[in-house]
Amino acid sequence: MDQPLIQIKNISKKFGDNHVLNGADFCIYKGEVTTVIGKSGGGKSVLLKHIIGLVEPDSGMILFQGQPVSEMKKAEKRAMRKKFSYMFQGTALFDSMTVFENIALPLMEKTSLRKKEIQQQVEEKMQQLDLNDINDKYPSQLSGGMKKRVAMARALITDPEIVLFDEPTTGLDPIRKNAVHSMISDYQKKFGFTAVVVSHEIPDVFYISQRIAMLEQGKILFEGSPDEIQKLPDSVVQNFIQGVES
Ligand SMILES: Nc1ncnc2c1ncn2[C@@H]1O[C@H](COP(=O)(O)OP(=O)(O)OP(=O)(O)O)[C@@H](O)[C@H]1O
Repeated sequence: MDQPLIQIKNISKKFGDNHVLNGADFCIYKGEVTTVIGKSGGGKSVLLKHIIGLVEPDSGMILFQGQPVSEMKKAEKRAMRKKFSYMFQGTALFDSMTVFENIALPLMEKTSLRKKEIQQQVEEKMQQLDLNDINDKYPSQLSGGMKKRVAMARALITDPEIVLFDEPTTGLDPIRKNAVHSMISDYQKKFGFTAVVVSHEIPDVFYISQRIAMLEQGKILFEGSPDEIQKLPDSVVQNFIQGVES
């Protein structure tokens, strides 16, 4: 197999006495959708935040294209981060900005595109995500599902190489859930991007993922294909994916 795009090597992280990650190891490959599953509060978001450098590990390391992120120079880190986009769990939209301004923000910050080009790209993305006639609305005026889609439009507006999605479908109705999954899948096919998704949508999310990593007690208990996890003779894994209390 090719060299992983991102390698998480034996990372541990605690907050006070709370040992959230305890030697987590796994790999993300270019062009694949990797989904991280595991119990609520088990550290999936913390793991995602390590990937993008929002949280530093207490021990262990993260390698990007074989290079330890902790050894990168500032400019290298900046260049690496430019390739990433992050869709936060709680959407993290700016309440004081309109929908249009929220989606346009990464283009304003990361590119030198003209106003007209920005307008075109934002409108195109809004159409793709079925977000019509809400340009001038504020996040507080939207339903939860719409906010999610606005956050998704913002995460995808720069056509990033790697997108981290933290529970992109939570709170959506089944039709919207399917639409978000299809969009991740379509984006992968069209643009070949790499996605890391944190999700509780089992088994739906298996259909759009090439790799699954299951986090359990701070470690990656399983890493492999959706097919492999469904056949794995391990009661902890099977109980979890079938929603049985153990
Ligand atoms: N900045 C922080 N400071 C202190 N504790 C934190 C911080 N970030 C996360 N935690 C704790 O780390 C643990 C793991 O949280 P995390 O959000 O990663 O879980 P999760 O697996 O994503 O859960 P869920 O599926 O419910 O979203 C929780 O106990 C949380 O309170």
